Amino acid sequence: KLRKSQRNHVFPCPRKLPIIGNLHQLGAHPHHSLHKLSLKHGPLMLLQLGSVPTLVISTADALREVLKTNDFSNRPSLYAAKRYSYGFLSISFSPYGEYWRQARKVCILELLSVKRVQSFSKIREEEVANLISGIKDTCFSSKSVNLSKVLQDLSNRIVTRVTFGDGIAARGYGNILEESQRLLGEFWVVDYLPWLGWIDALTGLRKRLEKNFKELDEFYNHVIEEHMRGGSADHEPCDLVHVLLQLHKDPAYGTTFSSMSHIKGIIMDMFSAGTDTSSATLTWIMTELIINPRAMAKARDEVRKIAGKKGKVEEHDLQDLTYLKLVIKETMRLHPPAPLLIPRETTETCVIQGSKVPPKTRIIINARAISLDPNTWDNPEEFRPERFIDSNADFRGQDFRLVPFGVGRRSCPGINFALPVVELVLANLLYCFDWELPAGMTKEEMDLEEELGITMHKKIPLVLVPRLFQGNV
Ligand code: HEM
Repeated sequence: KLRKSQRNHVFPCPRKLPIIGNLHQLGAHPHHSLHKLSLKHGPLMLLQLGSVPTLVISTADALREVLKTNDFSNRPSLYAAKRYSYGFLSISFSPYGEYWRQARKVCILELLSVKRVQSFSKIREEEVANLISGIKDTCFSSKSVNLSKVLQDLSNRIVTRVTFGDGIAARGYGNILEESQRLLGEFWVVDYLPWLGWIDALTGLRKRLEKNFKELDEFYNHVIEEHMRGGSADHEPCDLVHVLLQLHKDPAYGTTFSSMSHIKGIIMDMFSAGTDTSSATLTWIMTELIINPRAMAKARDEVRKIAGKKGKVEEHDLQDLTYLKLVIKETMRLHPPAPLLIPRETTETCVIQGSKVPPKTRIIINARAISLDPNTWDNPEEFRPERFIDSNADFRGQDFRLVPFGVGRRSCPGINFALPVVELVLANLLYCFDWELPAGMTKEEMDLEEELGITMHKKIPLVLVPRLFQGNV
C-alpha cells in the first residue's frame, strides 16, 4: 500500500491535450522529440500517449535507478504484433511469463547459440563473396553503389538462408516479408486509443495487414510442409525451420513448441528482429566512416594489415580487428537501430523514486537519448571510436550507458548472430575497396536524416563510389 506522500508525488509531464494527451508531441522522429522533452522535463517523464500512460527513461542513471527495483520484463499487447506473432507466440512480443521464458531459453540454446551461429559461417562467407564480386563489377563500369539497398538485400538473404534453407531462399518470397516489417512499424491508432481503433480500418491499414498476414501464413505453411517432406532436412548446416521441427517432435520441448503457430511465431522473430537491424547498422557505419575519413583510414589500414595479401577477410581474422570493433560500437551508440528498443509494460502498481506508476504503464527506454547524455559521454555528438579504448562500456545488455541491444532479461538474444555478419561485411568492404562520395558531393552535404519504422534507417539511401584496392592479392 502506498503512503499518502507517494500517492501525491507525480512524474513531470509535458502539457497534454484532451483525448490524445501527448501524442501530438511525438512527431516523425519520436526518439528525437522525446529526447528534447526530457531535456526540459527530466530523465523520467510520465506521458499520456492517447489513453496509455507511458514512462520515458532518458539517461543511464535513471535507467539504473528504475531497473534497480523493477525488472519491467513484460511487453504491451500491440495490434500488429499480436497478429504477426500468432497471438504473442514470438519471443519479442510475448508477455513476461512461462512461455516467453521457455521460448527464449530454447532460442538461446538451440537457435542462436555460438555453435549454431558458427555452423552458418559458410553462408556468411558465400554471401559476402557475392556482395564483393557484385561491387567489383560496379568498379569496372565506374558506377556508384546504393549501399543501403545492397546491404539490406544481403542481410535478408543471410537470414532467409539460415532460417529456411537454400532451396526456399533461392526461390524468393517477393515483398511479403518486407511488407510485414513495414506494417509492424506503422502507427496503429488502436494501440493508443483503443476506442478509436476503427480508424485503422478506415485508413486501410487493417485490410493491408490481413492480406499480408494471409500471404505470409501461406508462405510459412509451404516452407514447413516442404521441410516435413524432407526437402531441406538432411544437408548441413541445418536450417532453423528444421531445428524448430525437431524441437516440436522432442518430448522435452513438446509443450513449448506444441503447434505450428508456435514455430511460425519464432520464425517471425528472426525476420522482424534479425534483418533490418543488421543492415541499418552497416549503413550507418559506412555513413559515419565516409564523414570521418581519419576513422575510415584507420579501420581500413587495420583490416588490410591483418588480412594481408590473401584477397579477403575471413571470420578468424575478426578477433584481431580491434579498431573496427570500436567503430561498430561508436556507430551503434550514435545510431541505435531500435532507438526506443521494444516497449515494455508494468504489470502492477510500482513506486519509482517515490512516484507511483500504475499497472499497464508503457515503459519506453530512449537508447538514443542515453547515448547523448553529456553526464555519461564527453562530447556525445562527436563520432570518436577511440572513446572506448579506455572505457569498459559494453553493449551486451548489462551496461546502462550503452543499450543498442536493449538491457536486462529482455535484451537482444541475437547479438552473437548479428555481430559476425556486421564485422565480416564491414571488414571486407574496407579491405577490397576505397570508398568515395559521388563526384561533386562533399561530406558536409551528407544527409543524416533518419526514417523510423520497425528500425531506424538512413532516409536517403547511402550511395558511394567504390575504387578497387589492388594491393591485397
Ligand atoms: C545489429 C543487430 C541487432 C540489433 C541492434 C538488435 C536490437 C534489439 C533490441 C534493441 C531489442 C529489444 C531489447 C529490449 O527490449 O531491451 C532486441 C530484441 C530481440 N532481438 Fe535483436 N537486434 C539485432 C539483431 C538480432 C538478430 C540477428 C536476431 C535473431 C536472429 C535478433 C532477435 C531478437 C529477439 C528474438 C528479441 C526479443 C527478445 C525478448 O523480448 O526477450 N536480434 N533486439
